Amino acid sequence: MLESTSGVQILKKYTDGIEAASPAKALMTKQHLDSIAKPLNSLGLLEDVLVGLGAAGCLKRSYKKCVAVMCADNGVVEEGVTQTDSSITALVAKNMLSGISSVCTMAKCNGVDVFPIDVGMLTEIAGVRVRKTQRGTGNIRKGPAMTNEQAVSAVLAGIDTVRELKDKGYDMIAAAEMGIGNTTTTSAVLSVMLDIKPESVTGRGAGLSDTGLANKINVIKDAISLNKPDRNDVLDVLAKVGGFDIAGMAGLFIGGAYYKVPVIIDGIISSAAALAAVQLAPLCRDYMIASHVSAEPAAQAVMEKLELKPLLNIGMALGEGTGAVSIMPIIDMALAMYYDMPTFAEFGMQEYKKL
Ligand SMILES: O=C(O)c1ccc[n+]([C@@H]2O[C@H](COP(=O)([O-])O)[C@@H](O)[C@H]2O)c1
Ligand SMILES: Cc1cc2nc[nH]c2cc1C
Repeated sequence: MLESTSGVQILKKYTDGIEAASPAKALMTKQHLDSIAKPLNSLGLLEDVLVGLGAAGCLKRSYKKCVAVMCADNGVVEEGVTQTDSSITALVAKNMLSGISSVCTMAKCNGVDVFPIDVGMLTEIAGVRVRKTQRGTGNIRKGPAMTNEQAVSAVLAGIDTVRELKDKGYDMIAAAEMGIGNTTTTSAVLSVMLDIKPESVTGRGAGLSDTGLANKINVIKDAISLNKPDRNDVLDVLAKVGGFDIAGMAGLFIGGAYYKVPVIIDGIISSAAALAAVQLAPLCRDYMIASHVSAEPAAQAVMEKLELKPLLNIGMALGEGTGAVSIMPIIDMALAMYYDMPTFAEFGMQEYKKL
């Protein structure tokens, strides 16, 4: 008798199917960088990005780029942890369709497309792709955000989003989110995964007063002591104190690695999702590009744990993919140098002596 395939089994197919980056291809990319007529190592972290793309087998002259925005609502909003309410999630998702949200105005400057995806919004917006099992999560101060099956389902939704976008010709994706309340769930997830106390990983999100911040920290402490997430089981952490937005983005990173599409990490919520993805599938780190250090307090610690060096540190903390979009033109310029510049050999000159 055929047994139905569980979500976990399907997820395993993807996590097991990721190809490791190639050290030989990394070396070839670095050798080309060293052969072009510029000072050695002079592109700094951009050389790491190019070498990483080369190692992953994803390096090309230009990319068709987009932002996948995982939109979801978070039940913890009822604890007064944000300045606004869940209606803003729907409003911004709607503004993404008409091209007037923050990330859309930035993306337009660079010819980048933006796709909002409803992985758990309270309200459906006509025109926004729906991929959810539930409207909004539970309030993590009162119980789990979702079931384990729902967490897996949101991760799978993210993976399949990459397949859809790849079918449309996109070959570089920013992993982004929109979800009022998600800096609370993110801080809870990071407190558990990094084993750092809530007060050290919690910030003001979309703008909280000192009193608001103190309440947010208490809510996170309560949520962790009530739900008791197991830090060695990332799906347990996501289900108990996470959100559909974080789980959906974790799927984007795994899908990117599986389908060989580089995925750019955005702000703190996206970074937490990247960390969750790496715990589920360590090799997916090879397909990630870190854009910036969010102004939220845990940002640097997550990057250190991921062993990634973000290109920008300019105090951004907006989300929606704005930080990820900010590095796209910088990557384009580095690619132009890599592919268009003459080599020393083309001038009839010797390469570096490696003194
Ligand atoms: O990406 C970040 O680093 C970031 C930092 C602070 C806030 N945000 C955005 O603000 C929203 C969450 O803020 P909050 O205060 O409602 O938890 C959510 O929609 C995020 O996109 C994003
Ligand atoms: C207005 C607004 C826009 C956002 N974009 C991402 N998070 C956001 C939070 C708020 C409050």
